[in-house]
Amino acid sequence: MNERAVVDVEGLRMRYGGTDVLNEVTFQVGQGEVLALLGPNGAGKTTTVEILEGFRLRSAGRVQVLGADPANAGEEWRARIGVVLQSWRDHGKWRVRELLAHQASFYACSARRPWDADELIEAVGLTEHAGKKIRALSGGQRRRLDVAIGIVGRPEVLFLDEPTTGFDPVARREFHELVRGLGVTILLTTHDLDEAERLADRIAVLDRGRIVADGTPYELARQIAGQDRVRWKQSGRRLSESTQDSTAFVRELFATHGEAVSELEVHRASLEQTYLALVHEAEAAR
Ligand SMILES: Nc1ncnc2c1ncn2[C@@H]1O[C@H](COP(=O)(O)OP(=O)(O)OP(=O)(O)O)[C@@H](O)[C@H]1O
Repeated sequence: MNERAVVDVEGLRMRYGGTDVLNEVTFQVGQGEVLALLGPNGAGKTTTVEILEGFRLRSAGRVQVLGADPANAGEEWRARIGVVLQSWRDHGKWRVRELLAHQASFYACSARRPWDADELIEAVGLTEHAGKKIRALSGGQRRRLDVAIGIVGRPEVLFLDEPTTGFDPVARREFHELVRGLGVTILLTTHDLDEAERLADRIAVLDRGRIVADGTPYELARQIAGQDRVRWKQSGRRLSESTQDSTAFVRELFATHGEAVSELEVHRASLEQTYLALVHEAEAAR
């Protein structure tokens, strides 16, 4: 196991009945890192996150979060992790400020001072709804409240399971800014590849219970051969070339042709292209 990783997963298995839904899953999340876990529906993302949160018991493998096994970690550990659950529907009669102040009171004895309810309400953009009952909030407003509840205790590690589902584009952008400003270790699941690219330092792709890729968006793009396309103009002609290493290609191009080169463009595979190719490769390998 990696001593310095905040989340450390090795050989994780989850079996329901006779079916393995997680198979030898191994990955780490370092201090302050944001890891996005991507994968098709049913790949095992939520199962993985719930095991890390201590909400599900795994079948086999080793799991450590902040140095403890979530399967038997205590209240002190729980106070150091933040979980964004799918909507607090049971609390429909509570008002936004009331619920957040109540949640903050659980952390009163913790070493990390919880967020002040009003400051947090402002940070998640709910100031004008602070006095509203939760059942009167729209889907996107309720999701912001979910996020506020997840971070109220200033967690050291935050689990976000599809956090921006139902957000309008402005709310999504504000949420991304909020999350980037938190500076904590984050494990995020999402189907929004633009969100993954904006927020994540690293991306792990889960396909039918197995990790099929793990790296920065750039590293993942590199795994898909010949994806960079370089276009340029030279002595009045438009030229284009596919290359595995566009940096080396461009260096060579300028060394050879110097000022004859103009209008240079380098197109790298988008995360969406890379993701689709990785999932396609994984399916074909079965
Ligand atoms: N309690 C359960 N009992 C049996 N099978 C389950 C249970 N929970 C999940 N599964 C199965 O485990 C697999 C992984 O589910 P999981 O919810 O982790 O996927 P996911 O990657 O989060 O999917 P999505 O993107 O659709 O949210 C699925 O095939 C699902 O049907």
